[in-house]
Amino acid sequence: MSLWTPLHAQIHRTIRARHLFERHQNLLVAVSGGQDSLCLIKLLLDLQPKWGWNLAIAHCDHRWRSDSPANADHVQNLAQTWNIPFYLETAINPVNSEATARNWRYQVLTNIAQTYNYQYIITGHTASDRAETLLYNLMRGTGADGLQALTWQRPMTDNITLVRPLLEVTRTQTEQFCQDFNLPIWEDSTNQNLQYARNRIRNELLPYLKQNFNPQVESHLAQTAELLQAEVEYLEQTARQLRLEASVKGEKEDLQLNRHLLKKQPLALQRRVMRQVLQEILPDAPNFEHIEKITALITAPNRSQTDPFPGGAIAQVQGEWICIIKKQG
Ligand SMILES: Nc1ncnc2c1ncn2[C@@H]1O[C@H](COP(=O)(O)OP(=O)(O)OP(=O)(O)O)[C@@H](O)[C@H]1O
Repeated sequence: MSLWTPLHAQIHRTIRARHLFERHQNLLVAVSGGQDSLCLIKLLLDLQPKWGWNLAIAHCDHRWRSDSPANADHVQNLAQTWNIPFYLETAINPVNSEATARNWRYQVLTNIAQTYNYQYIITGHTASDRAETLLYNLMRGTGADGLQALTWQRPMTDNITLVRPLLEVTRTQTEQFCQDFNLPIWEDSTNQNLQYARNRIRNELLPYLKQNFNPQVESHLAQTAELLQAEVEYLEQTARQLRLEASVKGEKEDLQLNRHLLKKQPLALQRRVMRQVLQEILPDAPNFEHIEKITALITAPNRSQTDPFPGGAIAQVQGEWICIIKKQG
């Protein structure tokens, strides 16, 4: 196997073209031991001489499988073989749900990066993960924002960024790569557990779609997520600008929005402005009905008002203005 494969070249180009990271930076690579993160660390190790990065591996032991200590040892041995620093965090109490595991993991990775001065946390999410997340969110019911499905970069703190360089690589490719380089994959038994919706999408729905509709379905779904991401970013940015122009602070710190200005804007932007406003005043994320109720006030007769939102605030039309009146006391 030649040391430099088309996948090496692709990732090298992706990192450069998307400015994922620059030369000589400190990268903390999150390695579970599965095929995606093994492929990721091997690629970064091979690219390292060209970029001069300082690489390290972090592993999180959730203690939710009996073989998790052996899994952690396995990853530690790999780090030793490659002669790079290894950081392990073991959960004090076994983590028992997917969502808790994820939150705990990101917290742990951020803490390690902060303590040991890594600017980047890198994960092995692939185009296949992106396709699964897109389908999952689509079925749960979500606006375009949920359909962006995994972004290339996400700030974790002011100076730590999460980066996912494999978003254009499919799981079939990472598997092939691990085989080509004889990388010892640690099989995660919970990946076969069909109780988890994500695993059913991966093991049942996507193979069905591939076989019966389009063999390229994964890449196509991932590309859709990519297009949506850029569009959502643009719309959010434009809505932020419009919100600034349309809003003034009223009496007692209440917010007022100019209906005249908002009326001239497309519905997509009106909704986004309203969602941003509600995100600031509601205790939880606003839902579709909340956003529709307040958006309707842009064209409603004078003195119209909404019933109280969660947390007690109401919105009311006062001539040219929509006034958001927070609950008193
Ligand atoms: N136990 C672990 N230790 C370190 N890194 C991990 C661990 N599990 C997962 N990761 C990192 O997260 C990436 C995605 O893993 P996986 O798809 O299993 O997680 P997920 O729960 O779907 O994550 P997300 O919610 O971020 O999509 C892996 O490629 C790896 O980089």
